[in-house]
Amino acid sequence: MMKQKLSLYFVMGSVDCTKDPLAVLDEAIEGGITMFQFREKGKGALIGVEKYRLAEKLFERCLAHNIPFIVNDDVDLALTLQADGVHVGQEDEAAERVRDRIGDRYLGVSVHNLNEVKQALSARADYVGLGPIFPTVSKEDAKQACGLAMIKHIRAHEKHVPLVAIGGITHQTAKQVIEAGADGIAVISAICRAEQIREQTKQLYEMVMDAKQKGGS
Ligand SMILES: Cc1ncc(COP(=O)(O)OP(=O)(O)O)c(N)n1
Ligand SMILES: Cc1ncsc1CCOP(=O)(O)O
Ligand SMILES: [Mg+2]
Repeated sequence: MMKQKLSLYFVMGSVDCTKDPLAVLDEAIEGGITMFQFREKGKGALIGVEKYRLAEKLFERCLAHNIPFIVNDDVDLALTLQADGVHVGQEDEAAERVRDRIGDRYLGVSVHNLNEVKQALSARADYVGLGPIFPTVSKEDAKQACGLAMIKHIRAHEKHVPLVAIGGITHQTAKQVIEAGADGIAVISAICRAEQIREQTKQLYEMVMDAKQKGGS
């Protein structure tokens, strides 16, 4: 079920890693991530065949561990790999069109407010990614942080939408994010910049699951 898969959603590309991305993903999987997004963008990002080869290897790892593999922005790549899904934002290919192209694969759409949530749902999104919740170091063109209040606002009006929160979420804030009404957290730096990726991922996973259980979701 989607809300379960969103619990600890790891977003990553080679640019985010200080060591081999495959090793980073392996440790994150051992730590308990529940979903993975390949987001190869930013200064120095791989392109063309190199991007494809990295995606293919990361996808293999996810397949072996039953972790849904989502491709950020690049619908063609997702279709070529037969990935589990695609994530698009407000400035990317239109969600309706992506849905028509990918059929039953997962469709995630970035949102910043309630209106965009409603539009994403009418485009038949499987989940929405709300953020940045807090200031982030991982996205150059990030919009202003919307805070926990926006999670609460959206949850008050859309009780059932699968919602993952993203942007600046750490061990310090994960619990509050779930308590505000998110079904999960999506993180880059909390995992990529961890000194001990497996252990810190496991801690994050436990915090999220504990907070979800207490909130009854
Ligand atoms: C889970 C999740 N939520 C939001 C985003 C941001 O998508 P977008 O606004 O299209 O920005 P880029 O990630 O493409 O720079 C995301 N990737 N994942
Ligand atoms: C991709 C994206 N979209 C909104 S914030 C963000 C970056 C999240 O990275 P971090 O967890 O390091 O703040
Ligand atoms: Mg995008």
